[in-house]
Amino acid sequence: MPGPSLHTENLTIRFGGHTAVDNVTCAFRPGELTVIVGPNGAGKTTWFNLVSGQLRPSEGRIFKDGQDITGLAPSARAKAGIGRAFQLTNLFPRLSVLENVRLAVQARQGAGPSIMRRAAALHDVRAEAARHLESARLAAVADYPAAALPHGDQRKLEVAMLVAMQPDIYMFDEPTAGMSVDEAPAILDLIAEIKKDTSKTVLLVEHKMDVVRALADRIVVLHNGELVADGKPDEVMALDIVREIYLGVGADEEAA
Ligand SMILES: Nc1ncnc2c1ncn2[C@@H]1O[C@H](COP(=O)(O)OP(=O)(O)OP(=O)(O)O)[C@@H](O)[C@H]1O
Repeated sequence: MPGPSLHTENLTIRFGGHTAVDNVTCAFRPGELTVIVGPNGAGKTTWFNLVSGQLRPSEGRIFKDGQDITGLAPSARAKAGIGRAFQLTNLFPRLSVLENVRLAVQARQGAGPSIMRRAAALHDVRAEAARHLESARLAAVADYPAAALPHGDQRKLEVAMLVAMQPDIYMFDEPTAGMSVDEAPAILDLIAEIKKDTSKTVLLVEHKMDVVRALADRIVVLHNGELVADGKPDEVMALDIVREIYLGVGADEEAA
């Protein structure tokens, strides 16, 4: 089994007297899609913010491929291969859909002025961007401004841009939130496609049980900032604590 691509060690953050993430030690491997679940306010998004660098921990450390990245800024973590989808804040609304993905490809390549001057390289970048749009089923709207797309397509575009960055670790926080039932499957298909690449580690915060069941290799449960369960979906879902705190089903209730 490969070593962890990401792990957190005693990760803790306090806001005033409130401990939002409490001593979370957890490791994630390539080829594994982990869904992080827990009730509202459990600390899921805060844990994500600690990993992607939007927040600094009060205590504890974060490692990417064994390297301590706790002190790195979000941009340096992105360069180190941690890719997080940010609910549309990464889109350039006035640029075309293709241009958005092209910029993501160039950002990955660290494109400087020299590459901009080389027509052949530019052609390759465009061809790669077009391939990403094809996979995301956005080829038909390649020339539209990003702002003109319906919400579901904008979310797909964001995932296509993330894929273009080729991170080692993908982080999705409720990727289908605010989407219609018609729009959600396309995003889930894209995530399932990412998951097929066994060199990638995928982390997903999700409330919807159908999404959890469809995608999870493993489930981690946070409650009051603490990691209270971690294991295979069937095992974790069967735990009383998970049924009580997550599904709202008490053991007594079920027996009655
Ligand atoms: N910047 C902040 N300042 C103060 N408290 C915060 C801050 N960020 C988060 N919290 C608190 O930390 C706790 C965890 O919040 P978080 O958003 O991580 O939970 P969550 O599990 O993602 O919940 P949800 O499912 O509702 O998104 C909450 O009590 C929240 O109010």
